[in-house]
Amino acid sequence: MEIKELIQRAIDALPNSYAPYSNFKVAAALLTKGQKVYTGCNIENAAFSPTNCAERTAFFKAVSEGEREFDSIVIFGGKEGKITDYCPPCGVCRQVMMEFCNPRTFWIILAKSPEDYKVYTLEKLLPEGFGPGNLL
Ligand SMILES: O=c1ccn([C@H]2C[C@H](O)[C@@H](CO)O2)c(=O)[nH]1
Ligand SMILES: [Zn+2]
Repeated sequence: MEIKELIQRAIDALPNSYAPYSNFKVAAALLTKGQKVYTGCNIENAAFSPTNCAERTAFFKAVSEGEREFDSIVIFGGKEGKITDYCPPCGVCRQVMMEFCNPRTFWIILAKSPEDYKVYTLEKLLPEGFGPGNLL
């Protein structure tokens, strides 16, 4: 699948964002190595701390469906759903990615539009990360 197409899947998921407290709407589109796409949005909560980010929603949907091998994730969002900048993943989401992805080959794509995006490896955004291999 082309990056443009994966970005469009994230853009299409943005209206599902439930963000009545921050008004910061985020969507993600996670591509498996088998080329399946799982989308996610942020889901906020009146108690604040139960809030789930878009990236983790996408990962938890995929993992709960049995997926374990991931290629890349697109992240797309902004205040009131307007895109003024790239939206980087929070530290908690980077750690969740570290659980399931090879930091050298998993791509994190920060998108402003299907034509305007930046690509990072997980290793670049989470250097010296702690993962399942450290417990061996
Ligand atoms: O990469 C990010 C950054 C923030 N958020 C959400 C969490 C919260 O609902 C809102 C403001 O932090 O944006 C995400 O879903 N993903
Ligand atoms: Zn997060």
